[in-house]
Amino acid sequence: MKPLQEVPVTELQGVGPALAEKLNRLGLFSLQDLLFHLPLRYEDRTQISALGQLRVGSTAVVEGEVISCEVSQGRRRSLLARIRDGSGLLSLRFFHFSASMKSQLQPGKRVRCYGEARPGATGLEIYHPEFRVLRDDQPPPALEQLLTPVYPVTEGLQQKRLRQLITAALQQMQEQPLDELLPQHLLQASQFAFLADWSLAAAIHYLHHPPADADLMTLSEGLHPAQRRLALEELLAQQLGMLALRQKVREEAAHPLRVESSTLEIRLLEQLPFQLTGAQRRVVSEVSQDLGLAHPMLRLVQGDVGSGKTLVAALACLKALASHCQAAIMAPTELLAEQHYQNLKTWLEPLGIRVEWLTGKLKGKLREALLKDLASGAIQLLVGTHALFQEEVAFAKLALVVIDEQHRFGVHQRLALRDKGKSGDYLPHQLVMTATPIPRTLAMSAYADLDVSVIDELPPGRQPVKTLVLPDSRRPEVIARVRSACEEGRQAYWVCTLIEESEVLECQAAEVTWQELQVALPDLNIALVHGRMKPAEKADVMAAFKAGSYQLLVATTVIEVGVDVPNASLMIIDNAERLGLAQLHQLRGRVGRGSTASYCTLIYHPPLSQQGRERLQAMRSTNDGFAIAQKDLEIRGPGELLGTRQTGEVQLRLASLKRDAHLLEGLKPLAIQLQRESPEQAKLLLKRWRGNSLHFAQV
Ligand SMILES: Nc1ncnc2c1ncn2[C@@H]1O[C@H](COP(=O)(O)OP(=O)(O)OP(=O)(O)O)[C@@H](O)[C@H]1O
Repeated sequence: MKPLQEVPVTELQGVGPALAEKLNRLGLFSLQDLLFHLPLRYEDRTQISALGQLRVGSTAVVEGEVISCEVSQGRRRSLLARIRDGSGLLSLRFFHFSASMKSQLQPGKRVRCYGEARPGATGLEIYHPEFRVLRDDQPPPALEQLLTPVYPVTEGLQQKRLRQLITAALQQMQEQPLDELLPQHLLQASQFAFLADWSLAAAIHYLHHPPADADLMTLSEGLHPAQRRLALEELLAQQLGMLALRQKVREEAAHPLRVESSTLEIRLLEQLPFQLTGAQRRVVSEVSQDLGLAHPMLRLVQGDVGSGKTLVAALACLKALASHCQAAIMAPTELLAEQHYQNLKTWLEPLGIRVEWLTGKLKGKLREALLKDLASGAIQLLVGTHALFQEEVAFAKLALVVIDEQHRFGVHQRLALRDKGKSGDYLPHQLVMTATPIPRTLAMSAYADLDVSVIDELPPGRQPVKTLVLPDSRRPEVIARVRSACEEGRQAYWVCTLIEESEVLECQAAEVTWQELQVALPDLNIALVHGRMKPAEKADVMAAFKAGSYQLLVATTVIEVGVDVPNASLMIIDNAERLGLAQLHQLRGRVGRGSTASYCTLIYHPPLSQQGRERLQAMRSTNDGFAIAQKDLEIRGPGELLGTRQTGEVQLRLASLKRDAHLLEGLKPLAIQLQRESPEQAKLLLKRWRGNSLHFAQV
């Protein structure tokens, strides 16, 4: 007998090519796929509720006698039938109806209906209930014995048909059980012992056919042990995928670099006006250990805004350079690439290192010369955007790629980037720096292929940014505040945020604000920077602002990530309610980078949505990027938080990174143990869950 994952849906009775095509659209190809296609929710059609017991929001089967049925000419024409049982009354309302419905629902008839009760003009009403008229000469139809599952379907595929097919697949499962790939003793010994009573088959069976007394609330929240048992297995499979990927990485070769501090590093540290923080030192040492190994490093450095990630990256690059190899730093925008370039040049050129910037504006002979020097190894460190990885860019001996992420890359994109840097048999080491921290549990899943280092300490003397939230009506006070801060010699940002997702409008808004502020603050030098300016123009404005030629910079969100002007200590964010938490936190991170007290004023336009209010409240209550990321996860969920590029990868079939976060903690050791004890089973488990979903690394 073929295993269920190899039995196509067409082997079920009545499934021809047309139905199979609809099933395929849902990702259902085999009987096993049908078994793993779990209900979205359940309906309780197992008992009849008394009308008098219905409450707003209750979804129930009811029975009653029709006492009236007429077309109601309210704001919208509808057919309104009133029914009663011994305990109360209920109205059934149909906005779409036919003459035959009116004749079916004649007064005196008994009907059985199913639907959700809601408040209406006549008291409790059900809009468009499913109903059937009961006949006096026949016994009433039987009620359901089990809760009724409601599945994700596609056009042309009825719930009822899908239920039949899944029931047929469940019958097959009785004869031919799915392999239990998670050994009982491992589960028992893990922190998931509470799920050990549930076999995979039992969990699947229960979720398709839950008994009438099952706890609907727990099921609808996805917290039933049967659901958790499956979520556990899916997340475990994901971890196994990541382990396999790491294993593969270990088999690849990288340039092993000298671990001990080189004179280059010592000289750089000596020339800095400050000492490394303890956290920076720890992370540098974690990175150094990795770089000394003969297989490529894959490490993520998470640090809050302003925690000094660039310096850590620079020290890592020096490790490559000291071993006579090259390094590259990739920034998300030209603006940031330029900033990194300037910083690195200042730090490294005095050490005799050649740092170059591969920018879009470099054309013709100059570009050719740069590429030639890169290929010969004369350029040791190259900074740029993803343009660094164009075909014609060849390094002599690239040992380290630092990726400063803005939008998060997925596993495959990271690996593709790394593969592009391959020289001979060697792959470069990869250091990923995230500009926005993500919660630990999420990092454990989304970044499970990377080792993670955290810079959890800010340089000494930093003062937390004080955040104020004000309605737009108090704009004049905000402008006065900008004036006094600038008169005291400090600098300020005024950020205009996205208007209806249009960059053009956003830039226009920034221009209008710039003009207004020039009128309101005639004594100040006010600059403007926005996304539609040429990169070179933007860079010039930023450089002039950094040098202190301007006191106020009106900007769009282009300045979100990485801009570093320590003398700027006041930030105004206009229409702050439009931005997500991560973005607000990034923006706010542009101030509070020096030792003077810094302020951030969030201007909002009432009325605020519930989410908007929560976000602004979170901003006011904490400066801690990790706490904000956690809050963001709660408000928006993991897909949004990770950004669109990665959502596909973290789209799990039934586990939820938010709801099942607590399961993640103990998963890695369980995955390692399973891999060690039963590699064959681990492989099968991975294969089972990989299915058609995208989120597993293809190993
Ligand atoms: N140990 C330190 N002590 C004092 N200042 C430091 C230290 N490390 C870095 N800095 C300075 O702190 C500022 C912020 O550093 P950097 O730009 O590297 O932060 P970051 O972590 O990249 O932040 P962001 O994500 O906000 O860009 C820079 O001006 C840098 O020179």
